[in-house]
Amino acid sequence: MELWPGAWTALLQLLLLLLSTLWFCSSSAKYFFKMAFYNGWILFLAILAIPVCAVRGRNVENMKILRLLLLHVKYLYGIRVEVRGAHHFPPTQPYVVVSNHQSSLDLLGMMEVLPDRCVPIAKRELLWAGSAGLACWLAGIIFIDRKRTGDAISVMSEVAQTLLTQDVRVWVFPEGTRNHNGSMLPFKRGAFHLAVQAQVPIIPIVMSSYQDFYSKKERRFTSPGRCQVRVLPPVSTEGLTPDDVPALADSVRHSMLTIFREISTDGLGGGDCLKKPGGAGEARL
Ligand SMILES: CCCCCCCCCCCCCCC(=O)SCCNC(=O)CCNC(=O)[C@H](O)C(C)(C)COP(=O)(O)OP(=O)(O)OC[C@H]1O[C@@H](n2cnc3c(N)ncnc32)[C@H](O)[C@@H]1OP(=O)(O)O
Ligand SMILES: CCCCCCCC/C=C\CCCCCCCC(=O)OC[C@@H](O)COP(=O)(O)O
Repeated sequence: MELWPGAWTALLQLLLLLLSTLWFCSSSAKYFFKMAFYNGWILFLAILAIPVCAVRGRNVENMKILRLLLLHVKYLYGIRVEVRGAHHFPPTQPYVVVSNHQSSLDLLGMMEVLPDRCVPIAKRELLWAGSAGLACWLAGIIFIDRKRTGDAISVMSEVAQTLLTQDVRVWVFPEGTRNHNGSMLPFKRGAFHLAVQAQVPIIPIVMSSYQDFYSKKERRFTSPGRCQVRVLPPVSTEGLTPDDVPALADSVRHSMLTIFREISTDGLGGGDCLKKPGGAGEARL
């Protein structure tokens, strides 16, 4: 059958339109769109935060402003964050929080429980993330250069002093990098040296697996999603020395991994904590 040449162009355009509509509706496209919006929205919120934070200059109190600005983001993504064990946070003293690190989405769980005067320790590269980098700097976030172990360790040692003299708490991701494999990487020991040096307790925090609603590998990000953030009882470091650090790190990781498997709903564990009476809707236990 002979077709008018313009008809071929029209058919091709129709096909392209069909393909792009299919791609747009595909789960990968949704994943990319949602992640791009997530980063873009954070950059935008940081623009709002900067002038407010700048009034105080670089100050850990500014962390409250970032937290307030970020608290709504979970609603945009239909993620229900349930916090358990928040009563384990010591009310006044300094301490070191350690938590698992799955994705940049951890920010949502982190903001849900972030104690007052608590700052994360972050990779130096974050400083260059445009407005977000500047907002992080203004909020007193501590930056380390992971490529220079010596420098990173001396920053951590300074932090041990700051914890005590300026009454701050720090949040460390001891895996040292994001881990998408549905478990936990071996722990680096910086956070534990820090806690032992300052003789302050460690507060382990476990965020349940996101595999139900989010997977970077599969390019999948669906809604609704739910995540449990479990604050574990403090681990004392009183009287411990640097020789005790390896055992301390191993034992904290072991308790965190046990809880991670228990509260994750992706087949790694029962995940039944979210289904127990009082679980759903009960935000803080
Ligand atoms: C509205 C706007 C909103 C804006 C946006 C808001 C954003 C919020 C920000 C959230 C930021 C979150 C960012 C998260 C990250 O960036 S995670 C990546 C960075 N963090 C870490 O890496 C922390 C964990 N890493 C460590 O603790 C490491 O140990 C480190 C100190 C960094 C050193 O690492 P590395 O170079 O890989 O060396 P090792 O770990 O192998 O250590 C070498 C040996 O040194 C010993 N060690 C470590 N620390 C100490 C210390 N303080 N004192 C003495 N010795 C130390 C360590 O034990 C090793 O020796 P052994 O092998 O044990 O003998
Ligand atoms: C002008 C420059 C513009 C740059 C724009 C960069 C886009 C970034 C946009 C928003 C920043 C969002 C901040 C989210 C913070 C999440 C923290 C995070 O998850 O850091 C990763 C780090 O734990 C480990 O890194 P790696 O897994 O080792 O990698």
